[in-house]
Amino acid sequence: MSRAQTLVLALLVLNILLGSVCIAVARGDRHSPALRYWGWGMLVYALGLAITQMGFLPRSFALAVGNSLIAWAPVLSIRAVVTHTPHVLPKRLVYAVLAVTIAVLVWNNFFAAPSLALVNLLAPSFIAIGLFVLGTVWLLRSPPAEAYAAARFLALVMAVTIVLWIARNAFVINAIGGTNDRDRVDFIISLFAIGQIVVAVACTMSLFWIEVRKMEAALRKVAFSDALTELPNRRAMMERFTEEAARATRHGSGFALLVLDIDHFKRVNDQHGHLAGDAVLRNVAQLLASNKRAEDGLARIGGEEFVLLLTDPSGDAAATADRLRDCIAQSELVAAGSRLRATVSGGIARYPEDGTDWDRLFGVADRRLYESKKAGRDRVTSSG
Ligand SMILES: Nc1nc2c(ncn2[C@@H]2O[C@H](COP(=O)(O)OP(=O)(O)OP(=O)(O)O)[C@@H](O)[C@H]2O)c(=O)[nH]1
Repeated sequence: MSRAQTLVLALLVLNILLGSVCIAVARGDRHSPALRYWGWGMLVYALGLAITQMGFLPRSFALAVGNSLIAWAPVLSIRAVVTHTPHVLPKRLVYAVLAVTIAVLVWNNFFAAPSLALVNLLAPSFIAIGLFVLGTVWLLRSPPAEAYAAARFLALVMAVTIVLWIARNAFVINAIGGTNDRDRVDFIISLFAIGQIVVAVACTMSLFWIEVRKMEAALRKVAFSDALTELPNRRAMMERFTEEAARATRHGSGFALLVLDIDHFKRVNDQHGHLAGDAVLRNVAQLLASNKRAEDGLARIGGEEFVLLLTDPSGDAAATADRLRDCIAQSELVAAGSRLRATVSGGIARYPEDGTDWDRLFGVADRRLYESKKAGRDRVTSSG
């Protein structure tokens, strides 16, 4: 077995292994189209390589079919990359270029006399280079926000792949010219195979890296947000509280914690059903989210209880709380076909005057909230 054949065999086995792993992972719960397309791209590439090396097949057939598959592989690979961007592959154009490439390969191997090694080596690389340039540019221009670093790394590896192919083509044209010199072809194929092994591993790893980052972001969303209202949950609010407390201590400033609770919410559920109750919760969440300041924190921390972290140290937290309370009281809430009105009661605690840790501060705000409830509801208590 020649040096080139050994390295091509290694590349082939590696592509089968990595491709199979990608497809197996994509078939799991993750349902990743990127890994699926990438995996198939690697398998198609491996099959193409294998066919070009099969001595028992008629040479013209092996080279035409094998190289056509090699030309098709980057179409699948770039479909994989593009799923991580908002772009869509111009399929008609891509398949037209692929058809031209296949036609050139068929002509070269079946009808041109003699068939040229140069055409077999060069033809599939044009579509690969074009698509990889497109994929790299799109990935750099609109990387997925959750996997910015991984996407940039993938783009870098793809850029290296493009340089590798261009260098290979220049080398092929220079070294082989129009001849069929097997030794030179072997040497160039060996070098290219080593480069391909490196970039195949690096690209696959970066695609897995992107998947891991996206999965982390999805898990974080589940862990830190409330499924019903899509607001941050208690865990997210406590994290925000810790950050805000550190900032306030550093700057010698303060902030306020406002706890709001919907009044007689049990009645809404009892009289209109739990779906109506859920709709009221979503309505209240939406009203609070759209009427609070952008920099203030908001979370649903339990059943019908919301917490706002009011960050403006010079602002009047009681006035802000009253404005939010009034906004809810004045709004008609659409809930499961019924038009309802809801009121909220609230309690305010101030950092650092009422406490410097979550339990203490929340405890004070909660106590004041129950004072509001006792005093007749639809009000906010800020001291006492
Ligand atoms: N629909 C719906 N109801 C919920 C949800 N979480 C909690 N609840 C209900 O919220 C109600 C809270 O009732 P209570 O704690 O008695 O309070 P309330 O009726 O609002 O009375 P006050 O707080 O004293 O004004 C209960 O009936 C819970 O079942 C939810 O996610 N969806």
